[in-house]
Amino acid sequence: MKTRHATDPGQIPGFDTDALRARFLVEDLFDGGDGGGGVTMVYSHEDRIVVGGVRPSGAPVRLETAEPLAADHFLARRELGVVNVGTEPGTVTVDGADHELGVKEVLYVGRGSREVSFAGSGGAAFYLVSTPAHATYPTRKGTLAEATPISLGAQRSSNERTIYKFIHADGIQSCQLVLGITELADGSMWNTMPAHVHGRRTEVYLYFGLDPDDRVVHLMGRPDQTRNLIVADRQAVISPSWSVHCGFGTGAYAFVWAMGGENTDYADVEPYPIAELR
Ligand SMILES: O=C[C@H](O)[C@@H](O)CC(=O)C(=O)O
Ligand SMILES: [Zn+2]
Repeated sequence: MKTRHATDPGQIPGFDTDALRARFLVEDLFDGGDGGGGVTMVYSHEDRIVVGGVRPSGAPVRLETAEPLAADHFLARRELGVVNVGTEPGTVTVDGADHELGVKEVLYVGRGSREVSFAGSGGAAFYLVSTPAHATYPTRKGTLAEATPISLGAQRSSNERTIYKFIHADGIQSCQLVLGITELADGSMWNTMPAHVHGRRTEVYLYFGLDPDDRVVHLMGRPDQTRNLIVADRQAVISPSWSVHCGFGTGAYAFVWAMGGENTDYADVEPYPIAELR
């Protein structure tokens, strides 16, 4: 498990491209794993969000605890969201119960679950997001059909998209994790317009479904001083509470958005129209 420390917005003007990418872009979640085929994890001190990736094939891969958690199992004081961002279904086993996760399906795993493992025949890719938890909510699967889709944007502004909320105040219950998937309509390229900041939460975007030669140009930074990150398929961007987040793809894509922090109110955002961005 690698550690990313929290950052101050005042540091941004001093960061060159590599420094910016090293702090806010997570490039290698699905590149194999720490122990060869294990779960790759990054612990961010921004709201103590842990993100991970695993592509199981063959023997099931266990979710192991790690030194920064100082806990005898990973979920001793944490909750977890799992999303299959792969191309085939896979299975997540929680304390002996199997949960089959199709593509773009989500499993919420409650605090205190002791044994979590991931299985698949190569096409499943499980994206993990975990936040600290003070109480136990039931482990529950969510499908796209149950995720109350919201349609936003317009073709004319190239941001027609559907937001599927899975883990949120009126959906799958959690302590602080809020998680969903956004799909762009064919030909629509902009996500999250107008861009926004939410001072009470950190957010992580995991872009997926992008062709190998395509990229998302992701905007971050303070609204009056934005920077960009060029993001490839299955890479994640950490947005601290002070950072805008939105992006434009050179080809079709979807993304998982996940937040942790002060509240689980999806609507608690401060919008910044593009004319106010610098
Ligand atoms: O705080 C909310 C998140 O940034 C996303 O849900 C926004 C998003 O998916 C979109 O508008 O395209
Ligand atoms: Zn947001």
